[in-house]
Order: sequence, then C-alpha cells, then structure tokens
Amino acid sequence: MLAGAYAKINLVLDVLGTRPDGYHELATVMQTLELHDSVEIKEAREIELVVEGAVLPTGPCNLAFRAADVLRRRVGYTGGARIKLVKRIPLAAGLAGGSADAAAVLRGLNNFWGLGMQSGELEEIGAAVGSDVPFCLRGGTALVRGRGERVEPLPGLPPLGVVLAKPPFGVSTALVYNRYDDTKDPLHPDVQGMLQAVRSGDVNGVVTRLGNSLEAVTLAMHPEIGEIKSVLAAAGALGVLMSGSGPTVFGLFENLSTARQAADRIRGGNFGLWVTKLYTPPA
Ligand SMILES: C[C@@](CO)(OP(=O)(O)O)[C@H](O)COP(=O)(O)OP(=O)(O)OC[C@H]1O[C@@H](n2ccc(N)nc2=O)[C@H](O)[C@@H]1O
Ligand SMILES: Nc1ncnc2c1ncn2[C@@H]1O[C@H](COP(=O)(O)OP(=O)(O)O)[C@@H](O)[C@H]1O
Repeated sequence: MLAGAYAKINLVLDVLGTRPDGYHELATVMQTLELHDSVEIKEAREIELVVEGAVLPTGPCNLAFRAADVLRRRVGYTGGARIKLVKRIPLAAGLAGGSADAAAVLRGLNNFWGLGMQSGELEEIGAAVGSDVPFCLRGGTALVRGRGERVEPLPGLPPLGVVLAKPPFGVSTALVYNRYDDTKDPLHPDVQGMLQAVRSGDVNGVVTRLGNSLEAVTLAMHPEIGEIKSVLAAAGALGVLMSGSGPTVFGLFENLSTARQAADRIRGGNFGLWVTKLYTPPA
C-alpha cells in the first residue's frame, strides 16, 4: 500500500493565548501543498521503519513510527508492518513534514490492518502524536483551532503556484512559541478577513491577508528570513509569508509555470528552493 504525506503552509496564523496544558490556542488557515513524502506499507511481524531521502531516527523518535505504535497500542493489534518513508519535504521547516508522515501512517495502517476506525477517532489519536496531525489527516484548506485538534474544512482554493524558500537551518517549534510568550506587542493577522476571502474564492483577498503571529519571532532570531521574503516579492510573488514556526518562506503565484519561472530567476541564493502548488485531495 502506497500513500502520499502532503506538506502544509499556514495562510494565516494567529496565536490567541496560552492554554492550561502549556500549548497555545491558535486560529489558523492551513493549506495542503502538492509536495509530499511517500509512505509504503508492507507486511511484517513488528513495526519496522526505513527512511530514504533524509537522515532521521527510525524508532519512536520518528513521528511515523510513533503514529504506528500509538495506533497499535490503542486498538491492541498484535501484528506489525514494514513502513518505508521517502522524504521530500524539508525537515524542521514549518511545513509539517513529520505530522504529514504520521497522518499517512495512521490512515494507511487503518486500512492495511483493517481496523475500520472512523476519521474522528483517527484525528483524536493523531492529536496525541502531534498538533498538526489532525489537519494532515483531512488535508485541503481548513480553519484549525485549539491546539490544532479542531479542524473545520473550507472550500478549496485554485491550484496557485508556490515557491518554497528555506534557509540552510531548521527551527525548533517549541523555542519559537516560547519566544512568542516574551513578545510585548505581538501582531494579530486578520483571520476573519482571510476566512471571508477563502469562502468566496477571492484569491486577491487571500494574498493580501497572509499573516503569521510567529513570523516576527523567528525573523528576530534569523534576519535572513526577511531577506528571503524580499527576494520572493521582487520575483513577482502575489504574496509572501513565513509558514508556521518557520523558517520556510512561501511565495504564491498565479500558477505552477509562473512559480517555476520565478524560482529560476532567484536560484543561487543561500536558500533551498522547491516549486509546488496548492493541492486539494480528492474527497
Ligand atoms: C507552528 C505550527 C503551525 O501549524 O506548525 P509547524 O511550524 O510546526 O509546522 C504548529 O502549531 C506546530 O505543530 P506541531 O509541530 O505538530 O507541534 P507539536 O509537535 O505538537 O508541539 C511542538 C511544540 O510546540 C508547542 N506548541 C505546539 C502547538 C500549539 N498549538 N501550541 C504550542 O505551544 C508546544 O510547546 C510543543 O512543545
Ligand atoms: N518523519 C519525520 N519527518 C521529519 N521530521 C521528523 C519526523 N519524525 C520526527 N521528526 C522530528 O520532528 C522535528 C520537526 O520536523 P518537521 O515535522 O519536519 O517540521 P515542522 O514541525 O517545522 O513542521 C524534526 O526536527 C525531526 O527531528
């Protein structure tokens, strides 16, 4: 069995406060990208993980392994599975690569092991693995609230082209949230305006309302992110923003071809480049 594990960006992300569990209360519009890792599942006695395309642990530190383990324990399943993960999504990038892998493993093993779990149950298990996992299980375009566990589907957007530019380092999501707590006057983007634009399919409204409360925090630690934003804007992006906790910056373009042309113009900078598009998975 082969499944895709799709990256996400946050079109808008507002941090509303801290929660009693220490996590942060969010209101964010998440959007799936066509860029994906692949997850292949075969029979095995125990849970075994093999990773290609990146150097990552293959035990419980890997979110793909952890998802399989949590699911197996939850239902008391006694068999195993050999999971091959081919990584393409950059690591610690704000693109939810690990959460996407976990979601693909949960969905894949639910079928492979014939567990018959409903999507709500899978989302609850996913939330225990990582805050972005419930969204990754659904995909598409969605308003995500709470810690990440409340996912409300939104109408899909057109397949806009996307250029992802990632400086040569990752960031710790936990550290970014910690620093956010020390910020005096954090910015609060226009989530309601973004929702209105998404619901009415207004691409211009979407690109003018891109905003992320965490961007200034990560940018203060890594000023290169500001430079990368300027490079993408100068290359003709309709809008640019840092995704999630960063450090990846995305630029939105009319289509895949204009995104490719822009990426070709800015190649050679001190950042990795990926060209992809917004993706709405089949229902
Ligand atoms: C910032 C976001 C935005 O979509 O994405 P990424 O940048 O990671 O892609 C998410 O909130 C990240 O989700 P995820 O990366 O799954 O978080 P987790 O593994 O559950 O938590 C990592 C750390 O982030 C903090 N955290 C996470 C989610 C949240 N709503 N509040 C938090 O304070 C927690 O303190 C935790 O120590
Ligand atoms: N399957 C996986 N893919 C990527 N990272 C993983 C995975 N499993 C565990 N991790 C760990 O999770 C951390 C966050 O990675 P990732 O999900 O790629 O980024 P982000 O949380 O910024 O979206 C990484 O530093 C990595 O050590």
